[in-house]
Amino acid sequence: MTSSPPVPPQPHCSSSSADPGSMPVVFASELSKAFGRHSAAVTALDRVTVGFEAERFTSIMGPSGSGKSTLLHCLAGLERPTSGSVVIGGSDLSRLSEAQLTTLRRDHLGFVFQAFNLVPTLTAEENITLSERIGGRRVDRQWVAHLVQVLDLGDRLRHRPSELSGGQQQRVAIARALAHRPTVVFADEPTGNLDSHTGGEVLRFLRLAVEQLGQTIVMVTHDPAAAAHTHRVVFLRDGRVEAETRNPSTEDILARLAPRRTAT
Ligand SMILES: Nc1ncnc2c1ncn2[C@@H]1O[C@H](COP(=O)(O)OP(=O)(O)OP(=O)(O)O)[C@@H](O)[C@H]1O
Repeated sequence: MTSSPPVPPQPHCSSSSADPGSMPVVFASELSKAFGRHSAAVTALDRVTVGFEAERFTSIMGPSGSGKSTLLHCLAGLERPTSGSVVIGGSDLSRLSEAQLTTLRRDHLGFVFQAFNLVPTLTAEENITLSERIGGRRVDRQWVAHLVQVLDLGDRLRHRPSELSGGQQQRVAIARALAHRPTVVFADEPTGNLDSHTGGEVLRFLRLAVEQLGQTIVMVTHDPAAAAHTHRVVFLRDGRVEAETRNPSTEDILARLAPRRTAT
């Protein structure tokens, strides 16, 4: 039988980050994912081995179709890999039942999507605490107040999503993702619907969540300027990890992407 859902380490308020190279909190080993069968089979991931360190902001980049979303979905237990394993906070996802995976996602993971996915009829504050209230869990008011302060949402809590700017809506979505102190937040193109100024603001808040709140974030992005806000960039190509770089500038990332562009 499968083991019980994990109790991964909780992030904490901290001004310092874990050293690079510390034990990964999310680890994928020899991860492969194929869609379809026989002649129609597509290999989206091909034996990917990669770790994501605690209290770090990591981005995943690569050309369209390189496997970024598939990797994020497998890491987050939204998709089952064809082979290989994902371990989060010491728990091997392949050993969890669907019900246990759902519990793990609810209790230990946070998600930020391009489309914000806020409930339009609820206020910002109600959206932030929604999953606690649905799950019958206690809302940690002190922690939520801290999030609201860091994300600069104090004067927007009574507003509904339609009364907020795109950047404010995404900050509400970030606060919601962080409200239960997840082990890791997975972000899929979180600035894809925002103009570059607002997107930059959201990325600074994500970075603050890592630097000041001790959060671990893994983000898929197409945008070199967005990836430049992260501590580390993992480059995928054809379903494999091709390279990675730490503390890159936008220019570093563009330089890495440039030869691939001319090669295609
Ligand atoms: N449900 C699916 N069924 C069949 N093929 C799929 C499915 N999902 C993804 N693929 C294929 O797997 C490969 C990787 O797709 P994936 O969406 O992970 O790439 P990506 O790097 O996120 O692309 P993009 O940047 O365009 O979003 C692609 O060839 C894609 O067509």
